[in-house]
Amino acid sequence: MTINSECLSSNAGSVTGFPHFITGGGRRLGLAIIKHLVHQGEQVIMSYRTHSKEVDELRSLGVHCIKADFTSKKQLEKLISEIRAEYSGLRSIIHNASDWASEADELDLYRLMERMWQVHVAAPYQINMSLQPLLCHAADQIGIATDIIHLTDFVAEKGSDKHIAYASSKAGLANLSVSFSRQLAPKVKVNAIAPSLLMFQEGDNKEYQQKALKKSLLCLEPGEQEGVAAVQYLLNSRYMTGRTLALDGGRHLA
Ligand SMILES: NC(=O)C1=CN([C@@H]2O[C@H](COP(=O)(O)OP(=O)(O)OC[C@H]3O[C@@H](n4cnc5c(N)ncnc54)[C@H](OP(=O)(O)O)[C@@H]3O)[C@@H](O)[C@H]2O)C=CC1
Ligand SMILES: Nc1nc2c(c(=O)[nH]1)N=C([C@H](O)[C@@H](O)CO)CN2
Repeated sequence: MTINSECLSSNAGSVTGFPHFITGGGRRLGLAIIKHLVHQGEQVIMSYRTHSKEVDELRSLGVHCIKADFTSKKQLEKLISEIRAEYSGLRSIIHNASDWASEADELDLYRLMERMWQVHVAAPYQINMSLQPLLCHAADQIGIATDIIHLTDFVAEKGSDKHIAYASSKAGLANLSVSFSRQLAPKVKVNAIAPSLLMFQEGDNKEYQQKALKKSLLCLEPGEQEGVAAVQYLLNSRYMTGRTLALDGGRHLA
């Protein structure tokens, strides 16, 4: 790796001239991370599955928005080709896209498991394998390690009786973090963020909310900014790789 001593002393989260790429950025946490990065003066590429007014708003802020449903191999390959054709380097890849499906809502369990592993494991794997030269190139140019961040889940470690396929695929994603951290060091840091409750879904009733809040020691719905702060921490860090930041209010002790 080419080391530039001037860059080494600077803040790794500052503007580098290379864009961040975040998946599933059209709403909630993904959207909040993008807005935060844009506010910092960073360039951002994002993927979205469903078009919305938020996507138009991001475009008007200069964000490069690309439509891709990760259950489609063709759409995933098109997304990757477009990024490779237009950019020489990437400051980070943030794997946020996720489908929180439950066995209770699916008749075809084979297809459920396949979808969970496609969205949470196969797509991030293809993206990391295909775009790693861009992360390495940016690291060489700016003299600091670039980043891959995987949004996993508390249940990747503990399991979930209502989201069995989802939890297993988030465990697969957590495992990608450790393999890619080995493969890509020292040019690329690879870490995971494992939240438990960050935000309720619209329509979650009071009874469900109270039950979910009681699962952690801190009994909080912390909101999307807790996730944004964790992403910024990892981008700033020069010494953390192959690790998981647990954002769970002490749920492991409750
Ligand atoms: N919210 C929470 O409390 C928790 C969140 N997490 C994790 O944090 C991350 C962000 O959470 P949150 O903001 O709530 O996530 P959401 O479920 O609200 O949004 C996820 C995004 O992923 C996109 N997505 C879903 N399926 C696909 C697909 N097949 N192809 C491409 N994109 C897809 C969605 O697109 P569309 O707009 O089309 O639906 C959406 O933009 C996720 O990885 C989640 O698993 C973990 C634990 C708790
Ligand atoms: N992709 C998503 N994953 C998860 C969500 C979500 O809304 N989208 N929500 C949760 C819950 O907050 C849960 O932890 C408590 O209700 C988990 N994963």
